[in-house]
Amino acid sequence: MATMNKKTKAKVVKSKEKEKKKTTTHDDGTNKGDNNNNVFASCSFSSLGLHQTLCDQLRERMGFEAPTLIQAQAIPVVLSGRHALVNAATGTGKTIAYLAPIIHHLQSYDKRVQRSDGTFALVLVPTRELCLQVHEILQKLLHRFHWIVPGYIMGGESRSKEKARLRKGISILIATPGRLLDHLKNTSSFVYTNLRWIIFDEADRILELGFGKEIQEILNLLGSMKTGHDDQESGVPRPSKFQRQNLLLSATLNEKVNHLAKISLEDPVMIGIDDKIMEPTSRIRFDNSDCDEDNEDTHSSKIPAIGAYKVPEQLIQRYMKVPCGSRLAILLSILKHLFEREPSQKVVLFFSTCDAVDFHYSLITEFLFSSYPQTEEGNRTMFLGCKTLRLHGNMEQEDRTTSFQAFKTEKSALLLSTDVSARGLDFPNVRCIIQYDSPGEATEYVHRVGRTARLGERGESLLFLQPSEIDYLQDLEKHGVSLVEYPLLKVLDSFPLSAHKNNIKKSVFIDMHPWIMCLQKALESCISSKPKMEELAKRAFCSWVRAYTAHRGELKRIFMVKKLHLGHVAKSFGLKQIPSLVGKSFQNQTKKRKRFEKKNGPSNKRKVARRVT
Ligand SMILES: Nc1ncnc2c1ncn2[C@@H]1O[C@H](COP(=O)(O)OP(=O)(O)OP(=O)(O)O)[C@@H](O)[C@H]1O
Repeated sequence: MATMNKKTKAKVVKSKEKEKKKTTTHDDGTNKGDNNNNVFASCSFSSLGLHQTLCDQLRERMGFEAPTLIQAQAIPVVLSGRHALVNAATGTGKTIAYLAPIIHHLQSYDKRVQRSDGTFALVLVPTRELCLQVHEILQKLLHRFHWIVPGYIMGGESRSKEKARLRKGISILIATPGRLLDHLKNTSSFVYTNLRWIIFDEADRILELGFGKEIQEILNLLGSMKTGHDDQESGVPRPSKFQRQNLLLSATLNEKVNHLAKISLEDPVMIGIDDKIMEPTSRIRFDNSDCDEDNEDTHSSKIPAIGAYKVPEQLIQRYMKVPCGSRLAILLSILKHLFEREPSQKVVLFFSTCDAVDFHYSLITEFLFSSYPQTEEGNRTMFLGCKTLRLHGNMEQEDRTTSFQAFKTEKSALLLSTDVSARGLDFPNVRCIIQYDSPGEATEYVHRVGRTARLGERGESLLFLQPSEIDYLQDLEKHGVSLVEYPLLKVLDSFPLSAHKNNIKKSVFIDMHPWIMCLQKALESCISSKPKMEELAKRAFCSWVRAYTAHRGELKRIFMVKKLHLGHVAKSFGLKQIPSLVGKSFQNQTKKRKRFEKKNGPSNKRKVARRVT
């Protein structure tokens, strides 16, 4: 560089700028980044061994010209019949990586598969929305193979209708674990004697949600069944070496999956797993209980240990240090800034509890504002003009599905959600992820931010941290995730404060910033004037504090409830006073926990809190 003349230097700068532009601006209005080389393989689907009709379907109906890198690695392995553990960043196309080879095999049977043959492939997923999503992709893939029947069963749906569908026969079944177990035990017409594939999509999450016991039972029920099926008679060929083929997939495979891998995978192929992070199977069990030292497992297979998680390279990850009492005003300011900067975009906002989603949803959709304090109610305008949706586990199933589908198709919207949206959901063109309540485990951070920057698209994420929580950044760093600070003051300074034009003093303290003070006042008066909203705020406050106390392990040191100033927490819900923590919502939560424990045995707080997300 030292010997570079001025002209050459200018050229380098120009080409660097061009490079930068390539990943940010797009003529067609989409937000695809041009880092295709990091995402797509330089081969075709047919070169991987997939049937031509399926390749045509992938290209013509789904618009997939070439396989992604993980598909190019995984498809030949799945086609070969080997068990596999697949680890790849979020949004890299893992769903097709397992569905396409299954369809390839099923369509090739000499005697066409029939509904009366029952289920050949079972895909287990942690959430209902993911169940619907995988089913939708499957339907598209099967468009030219009408004799292979897709179907799903999941909590919240009518059991009797599901029974009828199972009786008719479903060739590829997508299921949530609880409902699957229910049908395995109680639906005698459910035929699974031909079952050849079991896939655990988001395997680690299925276990984290406390489904370990169910999974064990499911595997027992499926594994101990007698096929009693004569292959020649049925015309259904069986893989010669591997009767069953099981696959585990996630962007964050970690020790929690060890036990599942050990009992369900036979000599698995590791895909996307770095040798450096391999270690012999450890002794962690499904239920997270301590293992008996005497029964130490000596199984020799190797599976991934804790290591760096893969986050999309083009994702811009930021954090913001926010004083507790100003959290709400800052959140709304950031949202306003984002939607004013780019009115047509999609943003997902994560909270730790269902109550927090409900309160913020009600506030965002009703809050009127003017920066002139004396303005009459009628002359105020909506603070945020964007379309707002919500999604969490306490909503009626119908409303959940409506929100989920609406956010998929909307061009511009804000989705308020719990971690129910964190895993696997593929909302097109999400530009920004905001984690208002921190996610806890680093795995959840990775999956939440993974709802943007999918398949090479650009995307950004923003994590809210209170000053006392800043060590969380080190925890993320341990997993190879690093964040840069968001220029908060600069954004706050950009808001016009007409009423205070002449006497604005710039403040370096965020909570003393005139814009924040003015907004906080307006928020508090809006909330106190609407009894329903105030009730939601109180409820959200209580469940937020409870969720905060439920952090586990190392994170307890960072998220310490003792360090919280409850008055400031109340302020962050727009409340002028601290509500009683022993209210109605606490009683409801206790009842819910008791019901859960009665059904599933004693469980720790975090598990229960997280299961209803
Ligand atoms: N070969 C391909 N070409 C173009 N698009 C693809 C291809 N394969 C998958 N996609 C699209 O990429 C997106 C991400 O795929 P998918 O949801 O399967 O990712 P994932 O790796 O399972 O993500 P997550 O870890 O978040 O669950 C989807 O919109 C899917 O339709």
